[in-house]
Amino acid sequence: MSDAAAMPFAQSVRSAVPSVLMPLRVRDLVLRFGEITVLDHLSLDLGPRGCTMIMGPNGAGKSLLLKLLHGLMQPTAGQIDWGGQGPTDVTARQALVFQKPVLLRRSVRANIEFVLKARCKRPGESAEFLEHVGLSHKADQPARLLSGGEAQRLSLARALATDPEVLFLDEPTASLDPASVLAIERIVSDARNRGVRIIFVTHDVGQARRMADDVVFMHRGKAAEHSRADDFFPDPQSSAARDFLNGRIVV
Ligand SMILES: Nc1ncnc2c1ncn2[C@@H]1O[C@H](COP(=O)(O)OP(=O)(O)OP(=O)(O)O)[C@@H](O)[C@H]1O
Repeated sequence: MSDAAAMPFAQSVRSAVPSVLMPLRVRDLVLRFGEITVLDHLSLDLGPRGCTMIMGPNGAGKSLLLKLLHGLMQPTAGQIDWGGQGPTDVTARQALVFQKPVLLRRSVRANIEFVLKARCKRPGESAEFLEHVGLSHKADQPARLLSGGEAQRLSLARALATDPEVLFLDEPTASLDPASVLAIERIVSDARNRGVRIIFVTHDVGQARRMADDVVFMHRGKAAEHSRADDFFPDPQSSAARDFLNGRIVV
């Protein structure tokens, strides 16, 4: 990893003005696949700022919740209200980073330029995004030759190049080494501090403690608990969250 990772942006990609998408209000969200209910009357309110960490055991419905919030899937029932905005506007103002980086088979620089062009921005701005994530020295290399950590930093830079008001992250550091994890966290924290609303799924309790302003703990398709990080970690209210934090298997 280069020390240049997460250099502060000269350009203000987002100012600290709250997004028009916030607050988020979710009511009685249900998602079924045939007879199987995976999200079960989930309700949630998220305020205008900060980093919300979504935690919970395997299969709790975390990834599906992100996809529904981002408009990639439709719920079986229930409401998702992003500040009263229409669905097209909502998805365009958001970006999603997956655990496995999704990159174009082009150069590192071209991956950023493609996004900038789609957003009618100057391709020359790609240099700033690459510097921000510590990849200036790899700009002309094919993206497919990047290491896992580098590819995820490029994936994050692509997401930031869309100038999102809300950034979803679905276990973006699950397969990265500790230095790469911290590099990603610094980039995400910087975005948060510039006013991007972060919604971040992780299994990593240490990461959640470092990053969270608030925590949503999901269990069996519901938001079992939603609290400020300062309250959640020392004193989780649900037995499932207590077991999870203590490393016990939660079913
Ligand atoms: N297309 C589908 N048909 C049936 N069940 C599905 C489908 N997609 C997902 N599921 C189920 O929905 C449940 C929730 O999936 P989801 O990927 O949201 O879990 P998760 O909380 O992100 O889990 P993990 O921590 O393991 O990534 C899982 O039990 C999964 O098997």
